[in-house]
Amino acid sequence: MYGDYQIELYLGALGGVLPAHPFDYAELERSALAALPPELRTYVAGGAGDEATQRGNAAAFADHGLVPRMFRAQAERDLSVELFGRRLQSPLLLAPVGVLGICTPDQHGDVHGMEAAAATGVPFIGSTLMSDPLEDVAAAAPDAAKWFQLYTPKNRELAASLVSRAEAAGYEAIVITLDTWVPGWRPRDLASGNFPQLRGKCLANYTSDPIFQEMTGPDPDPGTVVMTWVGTFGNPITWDDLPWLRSLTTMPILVKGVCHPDDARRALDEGVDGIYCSNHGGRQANGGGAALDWLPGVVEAVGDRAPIVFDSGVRTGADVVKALAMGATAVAIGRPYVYALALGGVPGAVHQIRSLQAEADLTMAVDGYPTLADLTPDALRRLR
Ligand SMILES: Cc1cc2nc3c(=O)[nH]c(=O)nc-3n(C[C@H](O)[C@H](O)[C@H](O)COP(=O)(O)O)c2cc1C
Ligand SMILES: O=C(O)C(=O)c1ccccc1
Repeated sequence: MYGDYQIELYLGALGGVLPAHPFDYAELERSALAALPPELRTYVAGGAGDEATQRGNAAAFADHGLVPRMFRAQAERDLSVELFGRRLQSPLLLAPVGVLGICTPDQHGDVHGMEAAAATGVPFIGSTLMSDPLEDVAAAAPDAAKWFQLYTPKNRELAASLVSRAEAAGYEAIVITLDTWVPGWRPRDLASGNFPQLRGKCLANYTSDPIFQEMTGPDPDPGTVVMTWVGTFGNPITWDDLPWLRSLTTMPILVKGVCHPDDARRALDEGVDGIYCSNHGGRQANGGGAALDWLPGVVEAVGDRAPIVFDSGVRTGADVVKALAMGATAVAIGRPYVYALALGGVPGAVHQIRSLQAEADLTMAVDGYPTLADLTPDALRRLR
């Protein structure tokens, strides 16, 4: 039971051991940013434009309130969910984060993210932009649930190679991110000249790839690697590309960045297996609504046809519960686990994930929604 983490923490304190990692998100962010090297601070914390959409993502959760129900106490809760043939013990995932690899001092952050995922039973979604090859990251936790996020390169052979490598390495689903074929306008990064990939960071999945190696030629200098990456990264995907993307694999495909009901419906009509509703944590386009505001429309369009993963702005266990009540099948977190890993290593990330699981579990318990099936839109009231 996830709520048992609470007892563990109190008992630890009785034994004289106070928790080593923060509970409060603002404190976590502040401490993690201080711990990160300056060139990563703006990149991880920042977003598009004046970041109104990014702030709105987190603020939107306060617009909805969970209505407590009584006489429904249940000592055993069930937060498990079946996703693409695997039963997960909680409806939480780690979102793909392209600079995770360089967020730990040893520059193996993707491996450590995978380790934290394995320790908590939460699937790890590995980004295309890793600091270690996807095979090495997978090998850190062979039994852990893992998905691979594809930034579809312009070179179709390279795309096919990345997908088949992911499948061979044990990744179980492909998340195709659609909202990043062009980088968003990010004033904080622009002002500090930060774009880690342009400095050759987190390109290990490219440099380890035989097709990319053909593109660069043998023993490329760092400039050639970066310019070859720039040449193939930004692929303006349209609906015309979806049949080809579908043909790349029999693994489940989710499309990430979908916020409009029509896009969700058409993607399912054209053979994708899951919808990932997200606005990239407000990093790509400013001036939009909060991702949470788009979730109900996507849920209505998708119905029972496919699972829906949601991210952008989830900061607390109560946020997780609200997104589930709105109809998300599972919820992913981005910055919260990145900060926790940067600040406290694998134990810090494990604490962060267990805290979210415990808070979600206890919120469901206290409010009388003991299983995910009990969490329907009826559990929520719009407050403003
Ligand atoms: C530093 C950073 C790097 C990211 N890199 C990727 C990426 O490589 N691929 C991707 O699909 N999404 C990427 N995202 C977006 C996340 O997958 C996710 O949508 C977002 O972080 C969710 O919002 P949250 O940070 O508010 O939880 C990145 C997010 C951050 C913060
Ligand atoms: O930083 C990001 O969110 C991201 O995923 C990305 C990666 C490469 C180019 C632009 C954005």
